[in-house]
Amino acid sequence: MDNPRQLAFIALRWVQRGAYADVALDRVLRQTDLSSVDRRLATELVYGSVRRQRSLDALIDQLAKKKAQQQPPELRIILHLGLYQLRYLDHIPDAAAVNSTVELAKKNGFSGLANFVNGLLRQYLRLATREDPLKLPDHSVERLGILHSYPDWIIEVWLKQFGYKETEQLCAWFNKPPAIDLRINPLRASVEKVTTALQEAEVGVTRVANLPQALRFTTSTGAIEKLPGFDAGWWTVQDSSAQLVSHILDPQPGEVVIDACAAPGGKTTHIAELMQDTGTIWACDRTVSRLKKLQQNIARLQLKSIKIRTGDSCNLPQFVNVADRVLLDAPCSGLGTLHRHADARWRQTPETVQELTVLQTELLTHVATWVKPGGVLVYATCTLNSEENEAIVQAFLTQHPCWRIEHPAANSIGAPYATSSGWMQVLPHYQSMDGFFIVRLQKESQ
Ligand SMILES: C[S@@+](CC[C@H](N)C(=O)[O-])C[C@H]1O[C@@H](n2cnc3c(N)ncnc32)[C@H](O)[C@@H]1O
Repeated sequence: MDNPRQLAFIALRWVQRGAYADVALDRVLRQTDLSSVDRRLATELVYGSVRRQRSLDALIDQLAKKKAQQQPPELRIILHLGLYQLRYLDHIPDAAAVNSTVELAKKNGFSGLANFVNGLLRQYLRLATREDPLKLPDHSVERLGILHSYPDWIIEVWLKQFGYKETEQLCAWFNKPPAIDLRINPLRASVEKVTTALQEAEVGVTRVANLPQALRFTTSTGAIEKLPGFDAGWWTVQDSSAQLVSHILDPQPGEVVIDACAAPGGKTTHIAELMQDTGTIWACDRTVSRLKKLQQNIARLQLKSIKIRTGDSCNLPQFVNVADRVLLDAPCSGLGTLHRHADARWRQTPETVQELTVLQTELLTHVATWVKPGGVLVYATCTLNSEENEAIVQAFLTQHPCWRIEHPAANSIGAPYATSSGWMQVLPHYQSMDGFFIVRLQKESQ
């Protein structure tokens, strides 16, 4: 394990065998003492090659006699790594990208194909002096899918909802590195105190418009857990749009609130902070490993009002008519957070979405029974897919006439994201936050 490209190659081999990209990368980085610059390069190469897989394969299809799918799988990874550097990394000189890729081929059993690798990469460079070597079809779905590296079905979902121009903007936005936001815990610190402590550690932050507890990093951070205030529970890493959700729920001190899909607790702990750690918050989830993370977060933030319930939120009848407010932050396809998970676009399929819509409907139908008359339910997802958002809510309202959508009030925190139907949608290419769908529903008082 001697250089970042070799490490990236090993991690990508794990990914090819089914590992999650972040898990594979973590596994190889843990066994090395690379400099931070080389770690960053290995990370960029792994996430970039995974994310840009479709564009890179299209280039191989066009430049080689054999299609990408027919290349030996490990050679395909090596070609991805070389082409990725040439096409997407400005800070690597072309000669270094070509030579290091040829070396990688020799080192990993492809000495006999070193000339092929060299020739393909040099052909790419030759063509690039005249035009983009990536040739695109006319059909808009495939065109966007190949150019920006997404599966056709995601492009189709977005074209239907947003049209061509905005779909292209979304595609480009999710190929950029994600911002990292903090949520300040007002029970332990203030925004000013955290800002000062971070600045003293030479880490830059800026306020996020309209979100009272949010800060966004403006410089690199190093290991987040080592930053001032982490151990003391002054703040939590949470994207701004996820912070929006608990504000829209608007929990009040002393209430009973149930978070139906709570783990790892980003929103549960926010709810507890907004309630000044009074009342009761039931944090339900069926995934034990994720609930362990919730427990760690509760301990670090020193919160006392959260009670954990492990189980299936489609079937917890003990909560019927118990809650002033319920949050359903539903499991979803995550099409609003594709920039955070390099492989997510390849893991979700129309079939997984179909399964999710069944689960989302079951969850919404059951957790709605937990709300007292006159109470509030917030349904949220971090996806940009109307089948998992608007369609779920519309079907629920049709079948449950005692529920209605509460439109966000003018000047309220949700107002900038409101649509004419009353639900809120955070669009990353406009608002520079993760994509989210949020709707606040109210149950009739009896
Ligand atoms: C979007 S994540 C929740 C994120 C969390 N609200 C936060 O802010 O940190 C969805 C969660 O739903 C949980 N889940 C999925 N199906 C469930 C079910 N039937 N009952 C309870 N939890 C479920 C998953 O384990 C996952 O933790």
